[in-house]
Amino acid sequence: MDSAEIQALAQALIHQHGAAFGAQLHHDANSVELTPQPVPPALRGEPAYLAALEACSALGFIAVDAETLAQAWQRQSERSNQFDVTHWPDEPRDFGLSGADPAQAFAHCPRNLGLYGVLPTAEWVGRMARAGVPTVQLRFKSDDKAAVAREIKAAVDAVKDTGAHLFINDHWQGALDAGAYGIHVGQEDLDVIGHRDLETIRTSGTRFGVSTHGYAEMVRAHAVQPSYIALGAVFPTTLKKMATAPQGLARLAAYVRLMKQYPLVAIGGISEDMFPAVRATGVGSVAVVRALVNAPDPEAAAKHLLERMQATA
Ligand SMILES: Cc1ncc(COP(=O)(O)OP(=O)(O)O)c(N)n1
Ligand SMILES: Cc1ncsc1CCOP(=O)(O)O
Ligand SMILES: [Mg+2]
Repeated sequence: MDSAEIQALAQALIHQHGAAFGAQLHHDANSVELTPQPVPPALRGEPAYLAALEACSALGFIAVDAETLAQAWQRQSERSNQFDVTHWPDEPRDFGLSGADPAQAFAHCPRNLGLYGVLPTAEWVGRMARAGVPTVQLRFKSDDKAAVAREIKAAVDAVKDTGAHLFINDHWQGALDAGAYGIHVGQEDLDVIGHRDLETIRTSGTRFGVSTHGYAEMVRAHAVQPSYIALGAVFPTTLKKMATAPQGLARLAAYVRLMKQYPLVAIGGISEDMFPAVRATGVGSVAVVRALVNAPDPEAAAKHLLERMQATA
């Protein structure tokens, strides 16, 4: 196949999926526009791979994600003996996601973690757990080790008798020491937690959630077989400086189709009015910060968000 034919395939793919992935305007505060990205250097020469690398870059996927997707388009084409531009890859085996040893997986957590409050202090954790939020996270940012240990212990105590599952962000050793239900880490944390420490967490039975921001990170997260995978940021958020652009609903839906073997959590800029659209992707949990913490009446906000979760179950 010559380069004009590969270009034609790329154009067909862009034409087919551009409306979904190109520019998505959902809501004033939730507009997600994806900027075309430079095409990364090709690592192989097959037409399906080359066309997909070009098309996925044009559709706004950053280099590592365009590469991961192009490899998946190539595997899908080999498997089905055709380049079906209509079928966006969503088979785990096409992303190298099959064949992991279940004995090496982190402890299971509920498939639907439901409304997930990501909260700055133990006091907030207790408050939202008592308001009926089923999954809560202590996201306490401090370098003061003693203060962190105190806050974690207070959060563990605060959820006792509430039935809420408590994850601790970042401070995995403190979480183990305090007997927390689970730990949440980001990709940067995965860079620094060594194999031996991951084994310590895994064998402790503590649940382990991992943040991801696209295809390449999902593949990486799968390598450790976490208890759940968080997908974000779905919409723009002012709470955290993100290295990557908001993903939008079309990508979220595609991620959910691919990663459905895991409990999944959507996070980032999700306001109450976006719950139905986010839940329509099939994601089992919606994580929020400002929708609870900045609400004039946080208990009432929790009640409304819980009702939204129920209504879309
Ligand atoms: C449920 C959930 N998803 C993602 C994050 C973000 O975690 P991380 O990437 O570690 O960033 P910080 O929260 O530490 O700034 C989260 N906390 N919770
Ligand atoms: C911690 C975090 N990680 C990805 S987005 C985000 C912040 C989400 O906050 P909000 O729900 O207020 O946008
Ligand atoms: Mg973190």
